[in-house]
Amino acid sequence: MTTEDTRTYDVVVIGAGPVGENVADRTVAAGLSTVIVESELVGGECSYWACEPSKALLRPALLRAEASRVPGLDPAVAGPLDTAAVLAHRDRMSAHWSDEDQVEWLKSAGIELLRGHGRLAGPRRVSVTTPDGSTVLLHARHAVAVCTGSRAALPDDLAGLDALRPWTSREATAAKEAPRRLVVVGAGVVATEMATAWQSLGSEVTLVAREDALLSRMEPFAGELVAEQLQKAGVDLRYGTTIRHVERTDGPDSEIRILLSDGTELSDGTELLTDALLFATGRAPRTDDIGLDTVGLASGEWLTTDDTLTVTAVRDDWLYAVGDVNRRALFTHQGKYQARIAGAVIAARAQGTPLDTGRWGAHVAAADTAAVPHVVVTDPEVAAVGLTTVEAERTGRRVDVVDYELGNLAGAHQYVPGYRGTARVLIDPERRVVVGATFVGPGVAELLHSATVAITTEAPIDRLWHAVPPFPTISEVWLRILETYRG
Ligand SMILES: Cc1cc2nc3c(=O)[nH]c(=O)nc-3n(C[C@H](O)[C@H](O)[C@H](O)COP(=O)(O)OP(=O)(O)OC[C@H]3O[C@@H](n4cnc5c(N)ncnc54)[C@H](O)[C@@H]3O)c2cc1C
Ligand SMILES: NC(=O)c1ccc[n+]([C@@H]2O[C@H](COP(=O)([O-])OP(=O)(O)OC[C@H]3O[C@@H](n4cnc5c(N)ncnc54)[C@H](O)[C@@H]3O)[C@@H](O)[C@H]2O)c1
Repeated sequence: MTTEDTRTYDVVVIGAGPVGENVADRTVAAGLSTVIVESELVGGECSYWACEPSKALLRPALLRAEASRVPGLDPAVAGPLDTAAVLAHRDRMSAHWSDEDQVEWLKSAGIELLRGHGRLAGPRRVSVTTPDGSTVLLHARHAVAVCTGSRAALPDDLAGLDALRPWTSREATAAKEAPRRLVVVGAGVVATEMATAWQSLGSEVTLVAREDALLSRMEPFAGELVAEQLQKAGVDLRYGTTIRHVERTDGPDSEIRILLSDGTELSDGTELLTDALLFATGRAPRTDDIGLDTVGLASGEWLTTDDTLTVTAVRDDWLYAVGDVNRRALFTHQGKYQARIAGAVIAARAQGTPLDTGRWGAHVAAADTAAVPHVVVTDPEVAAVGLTTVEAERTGRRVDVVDYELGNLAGAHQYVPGYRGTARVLIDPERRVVVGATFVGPGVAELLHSATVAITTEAPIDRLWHAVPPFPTISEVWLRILETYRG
């Protein structure tokens, strides 16, 4: 039975991933009635098929790799991981794919939840198809925030992929057992993290990269160190290669047959056989069926916003796009930061107060362009924020580059003997402030926030000289970098 029901709120949020939840939390805190629409699980990709399960799979892998280098501890971790126990831990960390707790949190925060698929239906209107097939029409007095996230993007030039049912990041994070053989396509974050996880869980992993390096958007030494460790762990790395053809063989022992191409016309290609095939080939926006045409936008596109997270192509400042869907920085923490800013913008406009859009103002997501921290959870970890040398060259920015080998630090020796890792800090020579930092090495993830604080506060190098890192920790890298720079 179809019924039509119209409800009015101050704010309508489409998508209850980490970002939508935070937009709603901020607008409710500002006294605006808010409804959030969710078609799958409250908590979004991050809680069930991305950050949480992937890090639960990776923690034992990294800890074992580190422990195997610590004298006295190494014999205790000599054997393989208990795969079943790791997968059970992953299940718990993904809340067994139940959103009960997050629904409770929404209630406690005063956010109304409407389950169903939301679509824009003209300015300030959202039509929701609920699970029982009925339609609810939502009217927003002040704002609609699109927080529908992203999904895995598969290559569009490979025939027969649908029938093959390849893994995407969803299957790679939620699989119930380790395949005997796994081929991973891609050389970015998902590819390197999932190759690390599944190799340590017992799969024989082959990684197929069309580039000549891993993690090629980061400083080159990041991909080099990660590649070295992946190879030591037994991963077969194939560079400069793409898939030319893929098919599932017949019979009870059906497997996936892949023909690789090394890019040269004359090559016959190389054949690979595998049990599972993961495409870790980037993301696409979830905007193909959200009614964008009803507000004059093209379906299936990323939504472009200004720094206030307002969609630029729509008039009257009522439509916002926050999180993955705006392509500004596809990370949970950065999307949640945008959500806090968008919430403040929506509240200010609703109250008729002026926006503070100056540099680092309260109503601009300034960090999206100056300081996006990110950590790749591989062995070794890669942690980066701000500019890289590649970006500085591309954008013509003059920077001083200071490198330091982390293995020279007493703190690194204490961490694991034979520690290998590199730090690179980029300094603006005129303003004498840090504008970028990359750390690669075991345990560097927790070091990253110091660099983020240095960049966003624009702390002068001469003041950082007075920020004394404790001995013997890896954070003494800051002292060494400053000593090197000051000569
Ligand atoms: C394998 C993997 C690992 C990752 N690990 C990390 C990590 O360690 N750290 C990190 O910071 N980031 C990580 N990310 C990125 C992170 O998952 C995303 O940046 C984050 O989930 C984006 O949040 P979001 O709320 O914008 O979108 P999503 O999390 O995608 O949430 C969007 C929500 O909207 C809902 N929705 C979509 N369309 C509609 C509709 N029409 N109507 C109603 N509801 C709808 C969806 O069901 C979903 O619940 C990882 C990503 C992947 C793929
Ligand atoms: N630890 C974290 O914070 C974390 C972890 C995983 C994912 N993420 C987020 O998810 C995003 C997506 O990750 P990703 O690894 O899927 O994307 P990515 O953009 O990092 O890497 C995509 C890779 O796929 C390759 N590729 C693309 N199309 C291809 C094709 N047709 N054939 C062969 N190779 C192809 C690219 O060359 C690249 O190597 C990341 O950018 C990041 O924002 C974050």
